[in-house]
Amino acid sequence: MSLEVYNEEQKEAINFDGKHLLLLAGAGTGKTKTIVGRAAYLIENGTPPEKIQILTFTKRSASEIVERVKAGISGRSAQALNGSTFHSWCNQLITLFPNLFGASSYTVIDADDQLGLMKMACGNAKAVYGKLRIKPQKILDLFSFARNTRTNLTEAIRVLLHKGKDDEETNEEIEELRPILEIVIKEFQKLKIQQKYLDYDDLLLVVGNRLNKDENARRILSNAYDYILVDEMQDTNPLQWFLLAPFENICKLFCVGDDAQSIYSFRGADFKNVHSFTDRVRNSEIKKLNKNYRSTQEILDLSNWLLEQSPIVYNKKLNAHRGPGKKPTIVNVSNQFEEANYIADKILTDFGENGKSFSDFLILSRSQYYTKPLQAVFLQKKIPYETYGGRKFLEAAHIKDVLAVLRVINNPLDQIAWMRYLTFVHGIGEVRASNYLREILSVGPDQINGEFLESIIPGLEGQTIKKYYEAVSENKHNVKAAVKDLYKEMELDLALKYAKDWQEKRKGDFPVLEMLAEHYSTLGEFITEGILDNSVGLGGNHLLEGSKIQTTQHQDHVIISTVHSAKGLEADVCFVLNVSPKTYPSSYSLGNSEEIEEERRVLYVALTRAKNELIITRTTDSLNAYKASTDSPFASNEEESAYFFENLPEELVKQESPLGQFKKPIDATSRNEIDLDFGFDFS
Ligand SMILES: Nc1ncnc2c1ncn2[C@@H]1O[C@H](COP(=O)(O)OP(=O)(O)OP(=O)(O)O)[C@@H](O)[C@H]1O
Repeated sequence: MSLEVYNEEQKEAINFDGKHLLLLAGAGTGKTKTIVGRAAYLIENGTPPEKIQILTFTKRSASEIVERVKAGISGRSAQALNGSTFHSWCNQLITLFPNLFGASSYTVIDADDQLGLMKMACGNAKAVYGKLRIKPQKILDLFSFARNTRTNLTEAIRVLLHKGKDDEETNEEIEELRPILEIVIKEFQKLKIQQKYLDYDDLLLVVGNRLNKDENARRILSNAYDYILVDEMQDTNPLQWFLLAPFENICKLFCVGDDAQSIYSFRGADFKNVHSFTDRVRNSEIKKLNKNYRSTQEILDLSNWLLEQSPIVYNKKLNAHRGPGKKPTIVNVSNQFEEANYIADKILTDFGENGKSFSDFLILSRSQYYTKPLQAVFLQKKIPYETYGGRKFLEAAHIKDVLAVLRVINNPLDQIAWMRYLTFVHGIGEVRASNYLREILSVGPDQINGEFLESIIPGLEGQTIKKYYEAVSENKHNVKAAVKDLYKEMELDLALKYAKDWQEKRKGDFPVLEMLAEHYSTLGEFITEGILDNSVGLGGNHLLEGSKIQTTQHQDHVIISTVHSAKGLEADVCFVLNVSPKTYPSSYSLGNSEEIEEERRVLYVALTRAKNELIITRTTDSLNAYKASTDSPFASNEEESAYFFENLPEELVKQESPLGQFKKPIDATSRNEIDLDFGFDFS
């Protein structure tokens, strides 16, 4: 029996015996806990664990759920339970069913590679692309937005480039742009297919298309799955709905979500979708959870107040099962170093005197970039930490150099990887590399080997290319050995290329790469799984977002996370950084009420992570500037001066500043005439 304790509503959801269920509930009400309970219940009642698929937004939360289920079930009976992100799941399906999806020999490419390929496509379509004033990255954004929202190109252009405007002038501009974009995007798609690449969206589409169109495919999968459990349903976008839709007839869906925590509209998610669940999914029901078990009432009062200020009605008022506690604190700081020192000192005091662990602290920020000064202070004061969100481990330049060699051996048509591999070698520039590439691609993949490469590339360069190639090709079936031998060959050149920060920053990544490689049996799996879901822990320690390996020596560490990567996290003490004007809401969103409301939900997610202490920082400079601008007779319209904490009732929070209690001194109630005299006697 499971170790977890559930309330009646949770038990009802866990034991649900209808077909499909949506559990719609507020922050901290136990949605994730209920998924854990549901999976354990199903396994204990005879569902084979491999027939249950858990889908989450990050690999980290997938592993956490799976580990919790395993911990609650005795023996090894839950070992085969699988939890993954949508992308990684689709990738697994493609690998598990090579015939069904026909895509097993493809290489998955990341955002950088996509951009490289789009640039090539723009180059190939020069005749028309030359007329455009639109960057390749923007074209990728349009393409991806249209696919994820499943709208047409016209609408994608309208939303992304014209803020949704629908008038004659806009329509004319769109009509001019659309056919040119069509040519460029088709060229991009052609290049992808030629070189056997799949981008992230393709993974979902390949699986979704097949399952929606092909009854036999649905039959095959219905033998593989009995239940799909989906976390964070409010953030699924139309492409993910498209993927899930056929599962209505394949197995049973159990979805949990909270409309007030929807923060992914830039990926096409629309929280209103969860409201139409019962219309979209036949034989489905909705259940709710009401009690918040995470936070004390004061933390929820502030969170509730924030949502109540929204024009959107969420019908949410969280009540703390745990009762009252400490009031949230707003700390007004004069700059980021003062903020960082305040946080570090508080952590060290609590750690030393109050018996807390480092893992009791969670620090939330809009961006990882903002936390750099904080990280510097943590390093100086020796506070162990890890970061969530930000650039992925396998996307760092020095790692991509090494992966490029693995990639061409895995897929000899991978031109992006060939170019990176060839130009990595000192003395080979883009032009020479593309000439060699033409020769390489003119022979059959079977003829490509170290000898061949040396024969077409003269001199020392050819020898180096051969050495790299053979380090991997000789270890094709042992990924760890391939990485190890290849790194041995490349080490000197890598150190030279990245001389500036090789010792301090980059060198230490390679033992991690080797350890990571150990978990994969084929090059293809390693490359793809790796780029889909890994993340880097800064501060000298690297971690992979999943629980596959953790290389940090400190199991006990503070987490510094972006709010977007903090879904599902919780901690005893939570710092929410820089809740200042122009940051909440971000100045980019001003003027667009939908974006402002999404920003509000971002802050709501951040506030509701705290269990006992919620500490919010903001800068006095930004407050003063904001006050000056709103007091000014030239103040623009109300929306532009929006700041979420503008009318915050005083009783909801306590305010302080690191230099002492922040409290305005009390002034006389009426203004006196100035009393100024000479200050001396003229005699
Ligand atoms: N019945 C319960 N008894 C005791 N504690 C509970 C119960 N249900 C949930 N909790 C605790 O409440 C906290 C929040 O639970 P959980 O993370 O599952 O909520 P959630 O709805 O997924 O939250 P969010 O959407 O905000 O991430 C956890 O610490 C969990 O252990």
